Amino acid sequence: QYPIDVDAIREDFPILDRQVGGDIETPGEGPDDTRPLVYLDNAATSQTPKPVVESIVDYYYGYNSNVHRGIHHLSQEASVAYEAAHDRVAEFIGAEGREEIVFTKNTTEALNLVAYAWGLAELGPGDTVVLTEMEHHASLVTWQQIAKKTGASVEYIRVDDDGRLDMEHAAELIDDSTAMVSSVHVSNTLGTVVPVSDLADLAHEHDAYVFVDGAQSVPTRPVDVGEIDADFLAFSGHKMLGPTGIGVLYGKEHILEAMQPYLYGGEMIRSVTYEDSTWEDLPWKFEAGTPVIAQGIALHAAVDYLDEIGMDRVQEHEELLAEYAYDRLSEFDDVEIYGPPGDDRGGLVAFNLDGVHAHDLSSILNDHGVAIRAGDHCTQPLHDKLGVAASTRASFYVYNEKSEIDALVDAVDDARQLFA
Ligand SMILES: Cc1ncc(COP(=O)(O)O)c(CN[C@@H](CS)C(=O)O)c1O
Repeated sequence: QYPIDVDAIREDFPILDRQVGGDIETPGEGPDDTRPLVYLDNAATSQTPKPVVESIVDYYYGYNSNVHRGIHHLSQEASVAYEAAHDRVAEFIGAEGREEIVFTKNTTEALNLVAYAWGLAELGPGDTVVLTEMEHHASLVTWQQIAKKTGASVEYIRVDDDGRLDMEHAAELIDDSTAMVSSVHVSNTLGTVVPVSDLADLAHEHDAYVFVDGAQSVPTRPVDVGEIDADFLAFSGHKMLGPTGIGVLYGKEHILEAMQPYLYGGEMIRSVTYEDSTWEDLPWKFEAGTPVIAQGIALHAAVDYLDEIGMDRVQEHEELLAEYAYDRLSEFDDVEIYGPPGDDRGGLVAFNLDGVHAHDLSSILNDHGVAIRAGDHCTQPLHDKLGVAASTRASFYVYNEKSEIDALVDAVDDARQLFA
């Protein structure tokens, strides 16, 4: 019934066999009221399959070494693997090559890199940065603060009542004063899929750059930076079966070439005198200090794992589960779901149960073994706009199945009875 072999995939994730609910001081040894884990918090972070974990173990057991510095054999092996990871990521998102792929700590750092290395130098009074009302804080706060530092202004494209981006408003806001359009590709709160190619067209009509926040899209659907014509795109390894501690900034080579680094140190230099320094070639110019070596090698393994499944099928599976969850939760007239209809969204559903705070609901779901997120999902302004302090969010990935959504719905129903 699924486009992917969920049972086979689940074999690669031992954590999914966990019992939860016992004493958190002694994981797995709790009292007998533990329950099977139902992990539905994938937009916060995904789980990590055996091949990815094994790639890290292989590295530390077999060829751990610093890169780009040593002449010795291990350093050369590690350098080759680290550079190959850049090549693989470039291929995965349709970039020209490793020169356009900078490894960072996460999506947040990638956005800050461009905001500081480009924004601080290029933005000034009279310039506008156009965002959407559903931006994640990684983008919204970053551009908001860089605008304050430079005298530029920030404007927000409206989200309409059913959670879609108001593209007519986008066309009004994006004009010759616009220097940057920065937008989420798939909202981590509403599940909205933003037409980022259309935003790129609007931005380029006015000689503005477009930055696509791909943190929720690159892991869950095919993304091709050439098709979008993105000038920048960012995403995180931990949301796509990879480890924490690695993110990716994609940037068009000629744009990155023209940018000055904002983090200085080893690795990123070509020559240093007491008077001045020159920079390494791309992408190393933007990777100061000892880089995220093991994480990069593991991201390579995560990309291979996802490509083996096929990103078209990943997207199809996500959308199938999102629509099922949307329809099941819609059975309750006291549940409010945020965002577009179930057949027009990415793989997540944020909702509230009337009269019950999201934290209380998530606590009850946790008692049932169901792991979801409750809060503002780093989109506080969006929650203000929705008129709620917080929401409960279920988010799905390649190892989830309908029975887990049924467990979520049963737990929500129990909460309804409890608070009735
Ligand atoms: C659309 C979007 N944009 C940026 C980020 C930040 O990713 P980092 O790896 O934390 O830097 C995230 C991560 N959103 C997680 C943690 S807040 C969520 O629970 O929704 C995101 O979803």
